[in-house]
Amino acid sequence: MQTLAVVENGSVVIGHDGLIKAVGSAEIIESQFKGATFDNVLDASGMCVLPGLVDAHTHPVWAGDRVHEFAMKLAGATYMEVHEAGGGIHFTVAHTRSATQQHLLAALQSRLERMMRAGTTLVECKSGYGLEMDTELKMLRVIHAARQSLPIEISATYCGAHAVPKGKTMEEATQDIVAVQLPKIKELMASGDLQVDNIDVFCEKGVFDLNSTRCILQAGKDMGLNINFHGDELHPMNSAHLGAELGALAISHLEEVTDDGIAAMANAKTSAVLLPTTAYILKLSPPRARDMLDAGVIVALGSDFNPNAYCCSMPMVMHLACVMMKMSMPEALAASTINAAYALNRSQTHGSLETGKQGDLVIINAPRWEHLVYQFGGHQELIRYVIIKGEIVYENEKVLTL
Ligand SMILES: N=CN[C@@H](CCC(=O)O)C(=O)O
Repeated sequence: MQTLAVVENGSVVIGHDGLIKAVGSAEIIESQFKGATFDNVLDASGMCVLPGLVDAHTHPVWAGDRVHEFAMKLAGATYMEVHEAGGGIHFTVAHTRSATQQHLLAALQSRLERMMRAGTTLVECKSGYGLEMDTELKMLRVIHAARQSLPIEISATYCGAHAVPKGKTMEEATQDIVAVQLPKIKELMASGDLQVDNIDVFCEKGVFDLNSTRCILQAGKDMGLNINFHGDELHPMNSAHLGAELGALAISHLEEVTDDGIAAMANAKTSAVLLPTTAYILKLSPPRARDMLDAGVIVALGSDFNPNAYCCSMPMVMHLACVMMKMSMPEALAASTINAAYALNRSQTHGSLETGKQGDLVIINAPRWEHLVYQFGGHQELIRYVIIKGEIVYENEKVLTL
C-alpha cells in the first residue's frame, strides 16, 4: 500500500513498507512524485494531519470494573482508603486471577480499539494484576496475542511489583519476582513465546520501598528490559534519584517529586510520564509539569487507563495537561508523540512526521490541529482517519463540519 494524504498543513507520502517517504507542501510532493501511482489517496484538503498519538502509560488488561469505587472517591475516600476497604489493585487482582485468557483478550482488544479510535497508534501496556507467576504470565500472553491481532503497536511492560500480594511480605514478593518470575520471563522471551520491553515497580510507601524497587529494576535491566516505573506518586520516595541512578528511561506519576529529583531526571535524561487523569480522579496536586519542563526534563503524557482512571483518550489527556498542569498545546502534543515515544524507546521510529519514520497519522476534520486539544471530549467527531504504517485502521464517516 502506497498512501498519499493531502491535507491543510502539508502532504504525507507513505511507502509500501509503511515508512514515511516524504512530508511537505502539496506542490513539492507533486513534483517529487510526478507520475507515481498511489494505492490510497486521501484528499483531506481542509483537514489537518498530526503524528499518531503515543500513550506512554496504561493498565488495559484486567477483569472486574470498579464503578463502586468511583462513588467512594466522589464521597471523599483517598486512594489508600479505597485499598484498605478491599478495593483498588487487590480487587482487580482477584478478578483477573480468575478470568480466562480469552476473556482478558476480548476486553483488551476492545479497550485498545477505543484507544485507536481516539488517535493512539502506539501504546504501553502493563501487566500487574496477577502478582504471582501464572497470572502475570497470563497477562503478558494476552498482551502478546493482542499485538498479533491488532494494528495498534504495543510496548509491553512487566509490572509484577504493582502491589505486595496478600499473604507475602514485601521482601518475599521481591524475592519471588527476582528469583522466580523474571527468570521464567527471560526463558519465554528467549524462546520467542513472549516479547516484553519494559520493567515496572510501584515504588510507594506501603508498597515497594526504595531498596526492593532497586533490586527488581536492576534485575530487569540485567535481562535487557527498559526501566519505566511508578514513582513519587503519593509520597516523596526518592524514586527520581533512583531512576536517574539506574538509567531509567521513564518514571511515571511524580506528583510528589522533589526539586532535586527533577534535577536528577533532567541530568540523566530520564523522561517523566505525567498522568493528569490520576490527579483529576484522586484529587491530588497535579505533577509540576512546568518545573520539569523549565528544568529540561523530557515530559511525556499517558492516559493511565486502568480501573481507577477509566480514560482511553489521549486528546482528553492533552486537554487536562494544558488546563491542570499549565502545559501549552504544542508541549502537550510533543508530550503525546515524540516524548512519549522516547519514554518507550521508540523515538527513532515513532512520534513525529519525518522521512524514514513509521507512517502513523491522525487526520482531523479541522483547519488547525489545536482543535484536537481545544474541543474537550470532541475527538470522536473530529478524527477522520487513523493510519498505522500507511494503512487506514479507522475511518470515521460521521465527522462534523466546524
Ligand atoms: N498507582 C498505581 N497503579 C495504577 C492504578 C492501579 C489501580 O488502581 O488499579 C496507576 O498507575 O495509576
